[in-house]
Amino acid sequence: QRFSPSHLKETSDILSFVEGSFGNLHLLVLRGQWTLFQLTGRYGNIFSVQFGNLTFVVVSGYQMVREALVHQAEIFADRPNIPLLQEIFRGFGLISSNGHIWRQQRKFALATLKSLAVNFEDKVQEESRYLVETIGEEKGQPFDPHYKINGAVSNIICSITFGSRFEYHDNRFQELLHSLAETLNGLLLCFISHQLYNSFPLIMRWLPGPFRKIFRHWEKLQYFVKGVIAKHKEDLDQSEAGDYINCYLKEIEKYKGDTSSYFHEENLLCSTLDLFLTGTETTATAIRWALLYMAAYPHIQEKVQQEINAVVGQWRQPSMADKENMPYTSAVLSEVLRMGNVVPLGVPRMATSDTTLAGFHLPKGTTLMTSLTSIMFDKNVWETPDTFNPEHFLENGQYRRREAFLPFSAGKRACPGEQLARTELFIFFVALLQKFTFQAPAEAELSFAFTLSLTRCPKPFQLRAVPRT
Ligand code: HEM
Repeated sequence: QRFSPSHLKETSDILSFVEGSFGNLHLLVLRGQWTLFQLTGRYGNIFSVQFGNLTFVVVSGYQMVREALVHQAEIFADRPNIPLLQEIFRGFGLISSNGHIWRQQRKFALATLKSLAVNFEDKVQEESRYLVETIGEEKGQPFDPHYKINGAVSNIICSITFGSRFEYHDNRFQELLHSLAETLNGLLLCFISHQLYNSFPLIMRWLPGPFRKIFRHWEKLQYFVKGVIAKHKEDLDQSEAGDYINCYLKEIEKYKGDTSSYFHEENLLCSTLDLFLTGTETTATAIRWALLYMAAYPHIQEKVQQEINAVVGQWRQPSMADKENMPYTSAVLSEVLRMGNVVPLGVPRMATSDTTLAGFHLPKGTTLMTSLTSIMFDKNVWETPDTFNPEHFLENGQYRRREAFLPFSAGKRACPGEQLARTELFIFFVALLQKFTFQAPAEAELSFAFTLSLTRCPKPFQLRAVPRT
């Protein structure tokens, strides 16, 4: 059976999906994602959206997403082939490469992150001391935690990839963070806009093309990382592993002269930038959601602090070993990932061959979006899907694993940074709540309003970090 999306074309839903889109491409992406989620309720767990020549299939619900990503793991292992992204990444790196290049880079990334993982905890603990110190400087007055949190999280990727960190107020660092955020935001736009180019070349030529910005930011990021790589090459000490770039340079040496190897500097540059791109905004956004929820639900924050008092105390540095004795805090963090829904549509995949999903024929090359949103808010799974409720992850006072909880996606391209992200979330969160109580500024009402791109971020907000002693 060939799946036809024609029924959608006639609905007012699709009109609202495209409404306003010609004038502002952002609207299509930002509003579109939410509309897709709403469409699931009406059209079921698999439907396609067609807009001019742009067609993509959206799968929803735990079973259907699992069927695609786990049971048909090989078939949906690729990313869509997007000319605009090709111009940027040139098919290299981790996140948008395919085939042999991707397999080799991913295997190396997983093995290297694992070998460096022994130091993750130390690095996060060290960074959490800087974070606590800089937040303490706010002296309980209202401030926007965005730039300090993003700085701390990005410093972890800096330490892992090139072995050093930045001061939060360093202008070069802030520029780097800005370029990272802009590039990540532009990615989803790229996934969609290249097809719009094919469909509406005349209209597209008239548009200012916000995605063009990402070329500029990408240039800046490349320039920065190239400088770091050059410095590493000068100092490369063959006997010491050290950081990701050093490990990679040694791999290049190892495969020198092997024409089938893709370990070269282009791939090193792109893989490093991919770790920055994927590792900063996602984790930092989750931590910002966590602080916002704590300020909004003081009784939950108080219970977390009671657990911290009982297990870690007020002075000892928290460690990952504490986690198993802290089921309530672990449940709160899982609930933050569920409600925060940081990567709502996953990252697009592409069918590497013809296949069938729920009886529908999907030809080779079909772009697939996996609605992680539909899983996080599935009313058949979660007792109170729309309410922040840590009890979702608790049973008789113990942490309860939930099968239908996939914030890091699943299958061949599932997030390789999960362990690092979980370490950061736990240690930063516990270190902050050990020292501060987060509150809304006087007279201000906290809002869960968000902006959507590849990630789902809370709109800028202010909090007070009131010292606990
Ligand atoms: C709360 C934090 C994070 C969340 C929610 C998250 C979520 C995700 C999701 C949903 C995907 C898409 C997987 C797919 O295609 O099915 C992904 C991919 C990826 N993530 Fe994460 N991530 C987080 C943190 C990190 C960190 C810290 C790193 C870096 C160490 C990282 C590195 C990557 C990479 C490289 C990919 C692309 C993998 C590939 O294409 O093979 N992520 N992540």
